[in-house]
Amino acid sequence: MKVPGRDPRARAVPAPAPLGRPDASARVAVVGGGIAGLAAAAGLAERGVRTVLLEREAYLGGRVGGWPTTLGDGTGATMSRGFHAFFRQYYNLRALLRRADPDLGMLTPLPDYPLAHRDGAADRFAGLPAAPPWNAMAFAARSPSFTWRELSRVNVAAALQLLDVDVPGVYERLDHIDALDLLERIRFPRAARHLAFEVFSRSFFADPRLLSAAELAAMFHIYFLGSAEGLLFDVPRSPFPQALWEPLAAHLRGCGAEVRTATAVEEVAPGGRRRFAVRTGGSGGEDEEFDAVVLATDVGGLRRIVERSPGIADDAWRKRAANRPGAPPFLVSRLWLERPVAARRPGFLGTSGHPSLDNISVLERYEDEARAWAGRTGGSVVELHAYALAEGCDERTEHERLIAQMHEVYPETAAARIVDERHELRADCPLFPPGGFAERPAVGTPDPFLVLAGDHVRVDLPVALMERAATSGFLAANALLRRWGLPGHTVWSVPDRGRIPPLRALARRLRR
Ligand SMILES: Cc1cc2nc3c(=O)[nH]c(=O)nc-3n(C[C@H](O)[C@H](O)[C@H](O)COP(=O)(O)OP(=O)(O)OC[C@H]3O[C@@H](n4cnc5c(N)ncnc54)[C@H](O)[C@@H]3O)c2cc1C
Repeated sequence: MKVPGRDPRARAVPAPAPLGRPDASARVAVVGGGIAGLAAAAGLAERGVRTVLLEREAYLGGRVGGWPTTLGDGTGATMSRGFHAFFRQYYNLRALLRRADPDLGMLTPLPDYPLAHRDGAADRFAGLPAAPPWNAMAFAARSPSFTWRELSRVNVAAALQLLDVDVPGVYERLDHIDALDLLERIRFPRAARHLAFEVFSRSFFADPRLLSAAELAAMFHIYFLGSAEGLLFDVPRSPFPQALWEPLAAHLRGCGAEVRTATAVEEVAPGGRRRFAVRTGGSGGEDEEFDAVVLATDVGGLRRIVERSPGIADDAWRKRAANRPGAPPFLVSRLWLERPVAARRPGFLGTSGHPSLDNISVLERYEDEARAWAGRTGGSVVELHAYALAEGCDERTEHERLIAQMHEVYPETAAARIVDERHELRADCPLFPPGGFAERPAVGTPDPFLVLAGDHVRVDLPVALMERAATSGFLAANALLRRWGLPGHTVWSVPDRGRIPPLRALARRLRR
């Protein structure tokens, strides 16, 4: 089988063997039109299953969705939750996007991914070898954050555990401690901790004390120590709807799927003629019957549906599904500035050591819509992200704080009038707290025709974030297709264990 990227050791997981005679007459409701729901719907519709995708919002893509807005100067623009990194090791997400864009022409590489600490220290990922361990060695050798003195203090036995990551084994070993504890045990150089947190932990929208160490170790493996795809990534050339979701929706319709946006599912109950009755809309909502249901919502959406659906699965499962923890709020601020930022500013800059700012992107560096606005007005479109804010924080205070931090990092912006601005303060990402793995629901549920998908769902492969969403969507489709005697879809992941056998063996010996 041809590997999907450049890593010859990427792992293929073939679909399970179909059971019985093929029968594509089933009707399936896929609830949620984010990446997970889109992957599940594609997986089902491509095999001839009658698929109806039900999405609450007026747009597809979920957290990677976008919606139209009109700026104060009359220009139409697309707002979203902003910058997303499409890593090369996102094999299943890329396979999903290839359905509508076979050569992934809508993605464009970002040449670098600098990280700047407030104290002036800076790291870059450009120019590193892609394969481990050379990538890690080259990075440590040139990074100002790793000094020989600090490296000599590292607890080798603990550090080696990062080179022996397998899923779910790493959760059995490390889920009980938090991400900060793990780095303390390793005696990870202090100056370099911000790297671990900025690149990995905060991308989970959580303070490292609230994040499972197993999740952090899995992240090291997926993005750095376990994959030879490299740490650079791509971004869409156009806003998400135009680049990704409208073409994918056309593909789904071409396969016979129905795509209904602005349709919230309220409740799922046992059906009369078919297995499930799915109720949509408000109080005068309609019931429609389906043979199977894929719940591909975010954790809040799942909680609401499960609480109103006492007739599905069983009590223990419903309790677990309704109690999925959510991460703290995050803020995305997009500013249309009258003046351009300095020409040397990169498309994306990770920042650390600031009160709340986590990254800054300059959209006209990579996105056509922003480029057109900046070209016409002579200004810049800048986006600021702040993750893991305090619960109940004041929206206006957070906007102002974020803009003040932009002035500090890119001082030229202080003199630029803000032509227009949009702020999205949300809290719809999952949290993976220490000790939470055992309670994480998997794709399968006690009912074989009710399956789950989403980035919060347990997937026993080294995948995370958007890639976990896509992978779980294909796995949910596979679980149903198999029951109807239909072939499923091969999914891929980065290698499912550490790449260097002698170091893996040593890690195991030292663990005993
Ligand atoms: C600011 C930000 C930056 C990020 N950056 C990155 C990044 O750089 N790289 C990365 O890999 N990941 C990143 N992520 C995470 C990524 O966005 C998610 O992992 C991924 O989009 C999750 O997809 P999903 O399909 O599981 O869930 P969602 O995208 O949340 O989709 C769930 C869908 O279900 C719908 N829904 C909910 N309830 C109902 C209902 N009752 N009826 C019908 N529909 C319903 C919702 O409207 C939503 O569309 C980022 C997230 C954010 C917020």
